[in-house]
Amino acid sequence: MKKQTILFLGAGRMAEAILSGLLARKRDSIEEIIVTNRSNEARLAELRAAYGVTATRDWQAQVAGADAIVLAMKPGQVRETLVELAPHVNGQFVFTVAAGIGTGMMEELLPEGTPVAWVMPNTAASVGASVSLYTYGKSVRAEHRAVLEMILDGIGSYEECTEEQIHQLTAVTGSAPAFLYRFAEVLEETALQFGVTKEQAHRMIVGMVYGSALMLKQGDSPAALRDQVTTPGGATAAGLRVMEEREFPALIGAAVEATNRRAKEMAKE
Ligand SMILES: NC(=O)C1=CN([C@@H]2O[C@H](COP(=O)(O)OP(=O)(O)OC[C@H]3O[C@@H](n4cnc5c(N)ncnc54)[C@H](OP(=O)(O)O)[C@@H]3O)[C@@H](O)[C@H]2O)C=CC1
Ligand SMILES: O=C(O)[C@@H]1CCC=N1
Repeated sequence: MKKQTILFLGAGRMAEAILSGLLARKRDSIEEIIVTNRSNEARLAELRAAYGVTATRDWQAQVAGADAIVLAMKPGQVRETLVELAPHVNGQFVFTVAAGIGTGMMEELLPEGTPVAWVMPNTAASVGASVSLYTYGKSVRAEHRAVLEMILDGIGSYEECTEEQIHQLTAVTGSAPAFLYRFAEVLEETALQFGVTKEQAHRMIVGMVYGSALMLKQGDSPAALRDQVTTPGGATAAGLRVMEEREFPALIGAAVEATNRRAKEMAKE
């Protein structure tokens, strides 16, 4: 595969997570990374200084030389961007990470035969640990698959899904890190009530989450691992009972549903 020139339209948190992960792990496969946004000059300067990427406002001039174009703006801005992008596209591989978008809108608005994909990554891309879900449009060939797999490999692990699955799993892999961070935040606040310092509370919770993730990664099911912690008739069982009484599964289900509903809504704004 030739070294790739990748143009990011959108220079926010997700664009940074992806490009920083890529530069750390796939530098040999990258010719150039170009970033742009609509208004925030300071942000472009920050990315240029931090990663040595090309940052420009004149993105239209960069399309011809790009191999891949990543749409990394909010979902509601994707349609307008595709309309602006369409006259400049001539066979480049275009993909978006925007929630709720899918490949249909991209194929409708870009020239016939443009290879497109939809990716749902998460911010752990910046440490090479995103779980990225992806699906392809109709005109994607082996060479485009190889490029996307190189990029996704650079930012973590990846799973090919159907478009509908990505809509339904956006909460589970894209947004759930925020759910987990909220859980960690509440536990840290709880620890603080008992007189430890902020740093101690942080270390304890990070250690607990990290150790639990390592145990999960070894392959036992969450249920089996939970069972190991839960001494029959013991302390953990009392805590878990409260979680069940307060309908923890229903709570998570409702959060997932609200997230996915909002993702679909945003795409139409
Ligand atoms: N954050 C996350 O964990 C995840 C986010 N995503 C998706 O990634 C996308 C970006 O999210 P996130 O990075 O969090 O959002 P941010 O608000 O951090 O970034 C959005 C970026 O897009 C720029 N932008 C807006 N409109 C345009 C345009 N027309 N052309 C070029 N750039 C534009 C903004 O800059 P300016 O205002 O200066 O134009 C900004 O740099 C969203 O669609 C989201 O659904 C997907 C998975 C996870
Ligand atoms: O909050 C959002 O809209 C995006 C989608 C997935 C994660 N963040």
